[in-house]
Amino acid sequence: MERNFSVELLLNNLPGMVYRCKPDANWTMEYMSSWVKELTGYSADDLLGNTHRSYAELIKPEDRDHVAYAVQKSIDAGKPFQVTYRIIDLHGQLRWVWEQGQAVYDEHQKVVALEGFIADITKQKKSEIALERMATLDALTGLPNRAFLHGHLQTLLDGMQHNGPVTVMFIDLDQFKQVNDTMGHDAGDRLLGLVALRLQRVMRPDDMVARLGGDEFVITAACKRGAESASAIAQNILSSLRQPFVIEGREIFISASIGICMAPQDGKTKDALFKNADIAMYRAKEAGRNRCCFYRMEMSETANVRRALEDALHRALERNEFVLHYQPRVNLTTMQCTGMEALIRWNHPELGQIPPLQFIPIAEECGLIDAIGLWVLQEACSQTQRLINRLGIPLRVSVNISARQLTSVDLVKQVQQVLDETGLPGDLLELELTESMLIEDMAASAAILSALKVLGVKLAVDDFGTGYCGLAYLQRFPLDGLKLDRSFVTENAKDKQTLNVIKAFIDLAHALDLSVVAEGVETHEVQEILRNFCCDEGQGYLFAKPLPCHELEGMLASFSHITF
Ligand SMILES: Nc1nc2c(ncn2[C@@H]2O[C@@H]3COP(=O)(O)O[C@H]4[C@@H](O)[C@H](n5cnc6c(=O)[nH]c(N)nc65)O[C@@H]4COP(=O)(O)O[C@H]3[C@H]2O)c(=O)[nH]1
Repeated sequence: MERNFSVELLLNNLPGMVYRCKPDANWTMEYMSSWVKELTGYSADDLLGNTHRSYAELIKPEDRDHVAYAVQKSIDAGKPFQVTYRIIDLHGQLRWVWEQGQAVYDEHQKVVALEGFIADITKQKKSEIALERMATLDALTGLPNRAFLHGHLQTLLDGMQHNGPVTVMFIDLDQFKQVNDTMGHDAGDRLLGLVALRLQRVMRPDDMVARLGGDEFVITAACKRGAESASAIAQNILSSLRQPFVIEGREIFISASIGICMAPQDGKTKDALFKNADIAMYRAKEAGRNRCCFYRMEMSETANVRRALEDALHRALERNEFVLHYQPRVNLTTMQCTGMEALIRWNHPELGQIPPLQFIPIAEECGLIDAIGLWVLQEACSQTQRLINRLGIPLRVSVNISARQLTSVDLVKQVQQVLDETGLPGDLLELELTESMLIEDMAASAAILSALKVLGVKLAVDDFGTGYCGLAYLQRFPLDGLKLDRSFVTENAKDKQTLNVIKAFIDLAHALDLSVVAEGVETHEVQEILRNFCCDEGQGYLFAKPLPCHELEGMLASFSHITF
């Protein structure tokens, strides 16, 4: 009696609960030390024999299978078990517990009971989780990082049967590089922090907003109503990001491209979902940015082709696969060749010649356009200077500049260096810029164009008439000319209204002291119309298609006065 009493005292003073229960489905308790109150909030009387509740009911439903499995495995192996799981106490609080137990056998090796010890490890577990969280947080934005996101998405996928479809969204900011380049990296970091806050505000607490790195964010959400809910979330994100951000007293406008992928239909694994959401995001970019795009299976095929082109593009420069063709420009009054436009061609070893409109956008997106653009500048200027030397006449070469090149602070330096190295006078180089790139950041474009003008370089707006066409921007930039887009000239020149528009454009340009080159002149009839409208120059198949440099040289040399 004396001995039993001291054992009981000892058990009740242990920092945890000692128990003995039946090996039934509810683990019906037969004995619980008094620590049960501390651990669960219930008294032993509430739980013994399942009077009010069974202990098993306190275990968090998601953890029950895992506990049952550990117990069964230990019985099968005849060894003690140790298991960590969560219970919900009398007050609804979640507690982490650690349990060690073992089966008790009768003389026939039948399990008659389970005995063990359960300790509350909530404090240790919380600090462990906090530490884990610190290792899985993105230091810049405080959002979960890639590692955390992977674990979280796996949990969502595991619970998909109960909780419904899961959505993964890839969000890429459209003008982030520009902010970094023009305002510096600190401002870029601040912007990412503010974007993170806005994304969190749009989402519900159960959804996850994570940052992958750079300007890429990922959202995971359980979307009970499938694509409909996902689309509503994406629209909310787009409109929240459309509001200006204020950094260093400046209002910054950005937008985002969002790729959406739904599990299970678009992929059942993390990797497949990430890949497909990324593919859809690229599609949103290609479709004009500032929008969302749902993944469709056909996109993977296109993405594979694109990836193969991107890989080949990385090697194309060093393998000398690019070449420039030149299309002559003709003075429509004297009919003399004044110069030519340099147009890049890519001779892919297996796919043959790939048109610029197919690979320039890829080069822009993967950052290769700077290197390719520099090569075009060098090649065009040195070949033109060589032609001038051989033919003894001045020729002006036009080079297309891509939107990304215009945002690079290196552009002016590069142009100066190329002119110095090749000896081409600045006024014999014309840079062609598009309307859309000029108006994207008017102040920055104006500064770069002014610096280029100091080098004597001519500046022209390409594809004029296809986009914004505001008088304000024409006056704001130090431009020399406009290139009338060939869609006006080639297809519609017979339509009376289009003719009026062409005439109006030419008159407008002349009023602003800008010269006009009409692209896409294919017939004598159009040539005559343009001459009557006092268009300065023409370019098109009527005079010549874009030609390799030696063919252009042969053609120009065969005309005594180089007249067309
Ligand atoms: N139907 C018709 N077409 C005509 C006629 N005359 C010329 N073309 C075509 O019109 C395009 C004129 O070039 P773009 O508007 O600057 O448009 C260029 C330019 O935006 C871009 N591109 C070409 N080379 C470069 C480059 O070196 N750098 C950059 N950034 N873009 C380039 O690719 C675009 C397409 O170039 P291409 O395929 O060479 O196509 C060229 C040319 O071959 C004609 O009479 N009728």
